[in-house]
Amino acid sequence: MLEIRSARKVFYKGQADEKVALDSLSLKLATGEFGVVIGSNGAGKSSMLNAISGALVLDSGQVIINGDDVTAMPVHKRAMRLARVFQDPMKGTAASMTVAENMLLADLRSQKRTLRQGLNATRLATYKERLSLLGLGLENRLDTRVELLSGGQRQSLSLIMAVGGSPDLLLLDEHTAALDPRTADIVMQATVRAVDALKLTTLMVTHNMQHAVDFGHSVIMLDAGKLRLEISGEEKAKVTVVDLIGHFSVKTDRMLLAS
Ligand SMILES: Nc1ncnc2c1ncn2[C@@H]1O[C@H](COP(=O)(O)OP(=O)(O)OP(=O)(O)O)[C@@H](O)[C@H]1O
Repeated sequence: MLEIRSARKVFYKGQADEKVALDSLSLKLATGEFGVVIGSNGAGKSSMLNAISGALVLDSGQVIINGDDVTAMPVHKRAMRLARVFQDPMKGTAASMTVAENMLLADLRSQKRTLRQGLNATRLATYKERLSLLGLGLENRLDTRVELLSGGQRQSLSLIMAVGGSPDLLLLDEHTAALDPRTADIVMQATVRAVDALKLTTLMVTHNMQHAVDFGHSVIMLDAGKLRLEISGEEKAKVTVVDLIGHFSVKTDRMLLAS
């Protein structure tokens, strides 16, 4: 469960270029819910994710994860409870290491250093099982160096590595934005398979309105640091790309082409 209560963040307060990034933003995400966050440039989406991860210190307001107020918790402590996948498929994995070695690295990150062990048979079997959740055949490529994988396979590997420690919350920060449309769709399918299988509470930021329509349980739209719209249930099942675009106060060229 995630709850954001009246989060406020102002950059350059009192100066001519003052920017209100989060303006009394409140939202709730139930355990197991997959929320898709949309909004125009500067709406506050990244600021919200940064406030959740602790990278951004709020001026006021609270972040509650599974009932615990983590607002004052330092980033490294919060990191044990959160998984985050970023836009750049090259950044979440180590290129010159194999798929299995990358999985081991992620494993060790979420455990005590004293538990350090090599790639034993038990671990390899677990990695195969986890990788098979993605539906991309990566479980048969454990010995392949990651630099030989496609961008989509690599981003999907980042995702499965990020969620290995059973996080309370998965944050997807435009994780398909740097991929071509077909690859982005493949990564989204892999994402949904992993999120469903592991029952992860997930918040995904995207500029792709088709993905906002096709995936997730709810659509959360931010505008000027505020919650502008929340759609879930039957309403979410019926919503179209044109409906969503209609709620944007500023429309980009890409949106106008899609509508
Ligand atoms: N580190 C910062 N310093 C100054 N202003 C910032 C900083 N981070 C964000 N802002 C400002 O806060 C507002 C919200 O920005 P934010 O990056 O959260 O929006 P966003 O919805 O993620 O936009 P985009 O879709 O372009 O990534 C913007 O006006 C932005 O210029």
